Amino acid sequence: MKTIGILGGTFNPIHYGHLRMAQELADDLHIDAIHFIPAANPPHKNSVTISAEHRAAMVDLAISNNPHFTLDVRELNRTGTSYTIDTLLSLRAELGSDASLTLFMGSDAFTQFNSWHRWQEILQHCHIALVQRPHTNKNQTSKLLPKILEEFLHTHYTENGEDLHNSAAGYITMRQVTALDISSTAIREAFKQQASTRYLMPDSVIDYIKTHQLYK
Ligand SMILES: Nc1ncnc2c1ncn2[C@@H]1O[C@H](COP(=O)(O)OP(=O)(O)OP(=O)(O)O)[C@@H](O)[C@H]1O
Ligand SMILES: O=C(O)c1ccc[n+]([C@@H]2O[C@H](COP(=O)([O-])O)[C@@H](O)[C@H]2O)c1
Repeated sequence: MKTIGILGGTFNPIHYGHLRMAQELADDLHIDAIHFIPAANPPHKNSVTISAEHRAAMVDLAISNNPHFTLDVRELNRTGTSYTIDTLLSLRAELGSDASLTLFMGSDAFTQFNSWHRWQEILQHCHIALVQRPHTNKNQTSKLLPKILEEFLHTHYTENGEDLHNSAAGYITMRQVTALDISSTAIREAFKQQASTRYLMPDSVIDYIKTHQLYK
């Protein structure tokens, strides 16, 4: 079965937390192709001042040396809010119903999952692989979840990565990846303070930000 990983994000900007998480999940779950999908109009972030084109260009630079990583601009080609359900439906229309799709997500994003547009339909089209962001563990994540999500997680949970390989959609798993305490917020702040961001993100992305005078 064809296996595809999806990492959606605002990528404002992309950093090694994103890249390392995608690499480790791909290795762990034996996924060959990872689509990095920048959100043109992220549903839960309404003050993104950097254009989607700049954010996508930075993703492109960051992943250019990895043949398993692809920049997928389908959300830039749509108008309106970039809902994940629409992205999944569009991927399914291309890939058919028997490819295995896995949405990669930080545990922080999952705590609000029940507020996502048509969230209860999402697992019909993909699996979800959750990773802990630093300073949280599985028990803490579960405690942070509203009851409805706790039940949802429990109903669909599997520890076995093979389950995701052998079916097209429907499972949630939680995986360990190297905890890198890097966030786009901290990086934007560092640029504002003219502090170094070296080794938090690829040099090519730092150069792009400087050339285009982003995050001043
Ligand atoms: N350091 C990290 N380790 C693991 N997952 C991460 C990390 N940073 C971001 N993610 C996950 O990547 C996805 C996209 O994240 P996003 O582009 O919003 O980055 P961010 O660093 O969380 O941004 P911001 O600080 O602006 O909120 C989300 O699912 C998020 O949880
Ligand atoms: O579809 C939704 O309602 C929805 C709500 C919040 C976040 N998302 C998606 O989750 C991904 C990570 O979002 P963010 O805001 O943490 O960068 C990104 O692809 C968003 O489009 C999607």
